[in-house]
Parts: sequence; C-alpha cells; structure tokens
Amino acid sequence: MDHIKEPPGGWENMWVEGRTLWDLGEATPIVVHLCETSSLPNGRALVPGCGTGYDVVVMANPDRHVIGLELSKTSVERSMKMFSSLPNSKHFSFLKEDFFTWEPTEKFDLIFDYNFFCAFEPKVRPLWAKRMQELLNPGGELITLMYPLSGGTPGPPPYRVSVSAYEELLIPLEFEVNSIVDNELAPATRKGMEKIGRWKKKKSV
Ligand SMILES: C[S@@+](CC[C@H](N)C(=O)[O-])C[C@H]1O[C@@H](n2cnc3c(N)ncnc32)[C@H](O)[C@@H]1O
Repeated sequence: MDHIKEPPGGWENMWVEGRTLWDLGEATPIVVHLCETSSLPNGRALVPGCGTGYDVVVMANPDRHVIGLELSKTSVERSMKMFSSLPNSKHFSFLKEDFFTWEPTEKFDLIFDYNFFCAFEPKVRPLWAKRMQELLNPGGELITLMYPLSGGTPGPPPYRVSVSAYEELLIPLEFEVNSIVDNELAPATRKGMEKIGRWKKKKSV
C-alpha cells in the first residue's frame, strides 16, 4: 500500500541486497515447540510477512495447510527454491501478496505473526488489527510473538511494541486473550524482549 512507509530502500531491496538481519536462519524455537507438543490449531494457517518462511515449513502437515505471504518477489522466489522439494511441500505455499490488500478465497483458522507487527509505524497498527480480524474465521486463533518489548528503536523497523498496544487494538475487535506469557525459548539476543500472545477471535458478537 502506497501510504505505508517501507524501511529505507524498501523491503524488496532489502531482500535483493541480503539485508535481512531479522532472519534466524531456522524455524523459531517456540514455533517448533508448539508443533512438537501439538499445541497449534489445524486447518488453514497464514504467516504474513513470512520472510524466508522456516516457520511456514515447520508448521505445515497433512492437517494444516500453511500460506506464507510476502511482499517481496525475491523472497518468495528464494523460499520456493529452498523448500519446494521437501516431503511436506504440498502442505504449504508461498504467495507474493500485500497483506493489507490481499483477498483470499477462504479465511484462516490460525495466523502467526512474528516480526511483522513491529515492521510498521504505530499509525498502521489499526489497519493490521482490522486485517487480522477480517482474515480469521470465527473461533480462529491469532498468535503474536511480540517483539521487541524493550530495546528496538522508535523507528525505522523494528518499531518497539508493548502488550497494551496489542490489547488496545485487538480486544475491541472481537478478540479475547487466551494467554500472554514470556517466550522462554527466545533466541539469545532477544531474551527478555519477547512474549507470546494467543488470541481467539470470538465465535459471535
Ligand atoms: C522484519 S521481516 C520478518 C520476516 C519473518 N517474519 C521473520 O521473522 O523472519 C518483515 C517481512 O515482512 C514483509 N512485508 C512487509 N510488508 C508486507 C506486506 N504489506 N505484506 C506482506 N509482507 C510484507 C517484508 O518483505 C519482510 O520480509
């Protein structure tokens, strides 16, 4: 979307130039743990701003089809090249789409956000929340790995986040909090700066 500010040079250039310092180079440990303990909803899952998409791949199985959404064409092509021959590849796909304008044919049972909310200026956050509400099925779950709760910068990305910022956006939009806890499995450089929030979109209002 034209009025949403991108980081200097734009996201596509960051991928072209390999300026992707946020990339862990592997699936996010807490996501691996949630998969291994069967703690995620099945059905249709979405990872907006998925980057390389390690989390997309680890979450995908015969009971859960995962879509990794990316604005960057370079990132999507790279992910398809990296992962398309994996045994579970028919259970995930990477799409080059803008989260803020994309109109999928079906809604989702699970949306996972890591390093995406913090990628936008605070004034964009109400639009982020509206899209989450629109894209989830009633009873669906939004998982927000909230980062950076401290440190970070006032801008450019990552923009610092707070639990209350999420609550103020999501609670008026039919979401209820299932849990908000420290991420004990945060990567070493992000320890103490992350919480995992699990939000349910109410079945009816
Ligand atoms: C900070 S990175 C995080 C990537 C990934 N979630 C991770 O943690 O490794 C944010 C990503 O969102 C993508 N992005 C930015 N705006 C987007 C939009 N409107 N729709 C889809 N993806 C977007 C960028 O290209 C970038 O790869």
